[in-house]
Amino acid sequence: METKPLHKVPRDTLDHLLSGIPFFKAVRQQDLKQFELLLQASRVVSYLPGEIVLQKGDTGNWLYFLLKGKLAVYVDQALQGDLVNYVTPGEVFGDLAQLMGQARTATVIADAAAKESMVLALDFNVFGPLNSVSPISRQTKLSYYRNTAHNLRWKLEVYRSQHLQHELANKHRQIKLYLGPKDTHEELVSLHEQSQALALLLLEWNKEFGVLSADTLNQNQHIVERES
Ligand SMILES: Nc1ncnc2c1ncn2[C@@H]1O[C@@H]2COP(=O)(O)O[C@H]2[C@H]1O
Repeated sequence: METKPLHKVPRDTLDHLLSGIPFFKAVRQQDLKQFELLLQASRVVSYLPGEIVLQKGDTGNWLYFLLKGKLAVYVDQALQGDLVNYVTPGEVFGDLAQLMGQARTATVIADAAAKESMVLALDFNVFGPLNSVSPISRQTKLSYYRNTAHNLRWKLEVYRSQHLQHELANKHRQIKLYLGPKDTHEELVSLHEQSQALALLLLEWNKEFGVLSADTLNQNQHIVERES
């Protein structure tokens, strides 16, 4: 693992990498000062294959964006079969602990498929309470939570499409979208609540996958025992 302060990364390279991250792209278009403020609270970290980026159960206030490479998400590192997802460039991760006010919900490991994985880590403390508008503006927070709610819905849609008959499959569709006045505190509160409800559902899926993979491992173990 190698940590670099942002001023050590050539600005062109950084701008190019950040243009692939929807949240940073939106803030940059909206308000250059806010974009710079976010960068001041950020650093770049590189990982070699197999290195642990986040450990389930740890606490931390960093929010991450994958700049390049590939990461694997495991619900319990003790069980090697419990991969629940991959993180690909442009995606945010490490968002659930902050959203739910709890410890890291999963272990995230740099995948062997990438030579090097590079992340931007943003200190989420800079956001302050949801209702504060300085130093981070409401508009920036709206961009963040719009993006978060959208990403979570998307992940849940993918799980739905893979497990149409599962009892969790349609639950996220029951979480209502916000239809009131745009760009308001009301919208921000709604997006935050939607994100929390969606995150809870994702964690329910994770539990299911943990059980499923434990069952698969147990079954495999029985087969191995029977055959030996
Ligand atoms: N099912 C999942 N799919 C993709 N990412 C996940 C999944 N479960 C957990 N994560 C990510 O793994 C991260 C571990 O730290 P956090 O709980 O802060 O935030 C978590 C999410 O960003």
